[in-house]
Amino acid sequence: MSIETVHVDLGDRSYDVRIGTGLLSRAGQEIMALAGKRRVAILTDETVAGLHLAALQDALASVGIDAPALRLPAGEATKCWPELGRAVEWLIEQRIERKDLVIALGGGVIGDLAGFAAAILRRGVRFVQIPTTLLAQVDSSVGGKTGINSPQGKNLIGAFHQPALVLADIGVLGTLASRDFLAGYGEVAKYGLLGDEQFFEWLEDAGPDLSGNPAALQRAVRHSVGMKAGIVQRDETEQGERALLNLGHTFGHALESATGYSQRLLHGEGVAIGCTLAFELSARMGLCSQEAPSRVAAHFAAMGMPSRISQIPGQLPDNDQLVALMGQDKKVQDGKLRFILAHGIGRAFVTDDVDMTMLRTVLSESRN
Ligand SMILES: NC(=O)c1ccc[n+]([C@@H]2O[C@H](COP(=O)([O-])OP(=O)(O)OC[C@H]3O[C@@H](n4cnc5c(N)ncnc54)[C@H](O)[C@@H]3O)[C@@H](O)[C@H]2O)c1
Ligand SMILES: O=C(O)C(=O)C[C@@H](O)[C@H](O)[C@H](O)COP(=O)(O)O
Ligand SMILES: [Zn+2]
Repeated sequence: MSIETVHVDLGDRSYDVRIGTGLLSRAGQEIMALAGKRRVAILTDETVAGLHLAALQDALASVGIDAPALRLPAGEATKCWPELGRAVEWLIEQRIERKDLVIALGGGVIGDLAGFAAAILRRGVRFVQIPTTLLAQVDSSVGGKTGINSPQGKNLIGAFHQPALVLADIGVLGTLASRDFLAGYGEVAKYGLLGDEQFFEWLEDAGPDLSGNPAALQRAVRHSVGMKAGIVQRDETEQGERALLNLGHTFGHALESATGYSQRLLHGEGVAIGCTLAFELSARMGLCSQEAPSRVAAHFAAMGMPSRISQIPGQLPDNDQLVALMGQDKKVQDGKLRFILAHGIGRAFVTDDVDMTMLRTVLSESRN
């Protein structure tokens, strides 16, 4: 498969998302074309470092760039103040200047943290995303949402800071654990559910074999990035349409907070459960047919993914506490929850007109 490019057109914050196999070993040329021979520092996690850091450093060395790396612990708990502080102070020690480059080599955790570090370092330095998970390739590396979690809620501390370039090497997904691949698939399915029924239909067919089919995988990444780029171009800072990308997240983020940002529930798993709940709520409110949530749940089951709260291991807070956690969602306006609901598959919309009794019923049903 050839390398494809999706251009994200945001005026002076525009950038290319390059998608294909072999991009990691081409990173030197890609970065020289972007910035010339600049100082470069890499933020990554310990797992990704063991698998892919040497290839990136070799590629940079081949064009004469020596790039030191800081390895952070792998996992969601890394999106926190102490690790952010460590990363920023290390970048200062490396004397990274505004026109230099910070590279995020890793999944969404590293991308979000490194992007935020780049946003606040010297009030903003350039950064390049080299996403190594399916989730990061289809979603987190594009669009400029960066940040860390707080105990009160997901991504509550952050900034919009667009990358200068995204290099999505499909080949690196081959080393992903199956659970991490599937978590990323939660965000892939989200695109179909929020705005493209045909894409969802294609996923119903192609999804179960996606990890073993590089051509289909590249198509899924390319299509997802194309949809996200379109939405971000029209609404960079989430004043309206961009909230559609939050389908499933009001539920998912509350469940991630409730499980302590741990391995009990990965972000993409929370999105899959949350998308199913959003369709269940839509059906219960008479906004779509009952066939829609059944189809969503059936697809996640066919993928071997969770779609119900009861599939999360361990104890969870009660419904009131979950609804209270939802109250920290960034979409809340004047203290009122806003949800992404749907008139059908591919037909999502934003609303604050939600029946709270039905919301609790849907939560209770999903627990059983
Ligand atoms: N900024 C955004 O727009 C946006 C969008 C979606 C999700 N997110 C955020 O992304 C995060 C989740 O990202 P994630 O699912 O990539 O998690 P992650 O970064 O924790 O990566 C998942 C696991 O895969 C490992 N890994 C990464 N690449 C690998 C590879 N190629 N081979 C083997 N192992 C590899 C990591 O070490 C980690 O253990 C959440 O914090 C979520 O909030 C942000
Ligand atoms: O890019 C966006 O916009 C998204 O909402 C993408 C989501 O998949 C992602 O998880 C995002 O970080 C959630 O945004 P938040 O504003 O609710 O933190
Ligand atoms: Zn997400």
